[in-house]
Amino acid sequence: MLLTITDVHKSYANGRPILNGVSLSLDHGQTLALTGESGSGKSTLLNLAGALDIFDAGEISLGGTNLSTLDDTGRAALRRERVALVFQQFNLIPSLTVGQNLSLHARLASKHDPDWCDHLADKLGLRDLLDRFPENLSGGQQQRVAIGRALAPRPSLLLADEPTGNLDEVASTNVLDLMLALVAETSAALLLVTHSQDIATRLDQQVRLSGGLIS
Ligand SMILES: Nc1ncnc2c1ncn2[C@@H]1O[C@H](COP(=O)(O)OP(=O)(O)OP(=O)(O)O)[C@@H](O)[C@H]1O
Repeated sequence: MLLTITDVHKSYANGRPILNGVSLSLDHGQTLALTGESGSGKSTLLNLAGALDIFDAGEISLGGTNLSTLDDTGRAALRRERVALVFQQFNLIPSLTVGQNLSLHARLASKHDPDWCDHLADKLGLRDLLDRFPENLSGGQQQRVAIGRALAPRPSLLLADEPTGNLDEVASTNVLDLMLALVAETSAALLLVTHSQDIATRLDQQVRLSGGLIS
């Protein structure tokens, strides 16, 4: 199993419990949709799975590493090695071209592979956009760059938080199709937060967060 979350609890300072004993697991090549009402803790769980935050109790194992054993530096290294993120806001670097954005995370992780980046650019339909800047792209184009940037270092876990939340229906379908195809090609695991039941049903498994628990 790539990711195992077991009986995880999480509260923020002085707050009510957000996660109250959450368990789930995800293997290489599997895709899982996480749904739930606003404020139910979806992004919180995504952040814990990606070693972006710490939890109060329970256990999370990613690629055989028990996250509780890591300090800040260890978590940062694990994220660099294994995890990639795609957000609703595309979060491209405005001063870098599409090509530079595409290879940025792979370069930062010392994993830049020009052939793989070329392949991603082709698959994502970015070949003719490589010299443009993000402000000159549509939302769908920007999200395709963000997906390429995320997958360029060949992460084992892709975390996507409402990746199509800012896109119209056509762009949304296109971005989801491309993301699922590339995830399948790379055997990455995908944990995707969505409010859309239509999107959720495209993934292998669907779970819902409610009252701090998975159902
Ligand atoms: N850093 C934080 N400090 C304190 N409270 C937080 C923090 N982050 C999130 N929360 C609270 O935790 C709860 C769960 O937030 P979270 O963002 O995980 O929910 P969500 O299901 O992703 O919501 P949405 O669908 O609206 O994005 C909310 O009540 C939120 O206000």
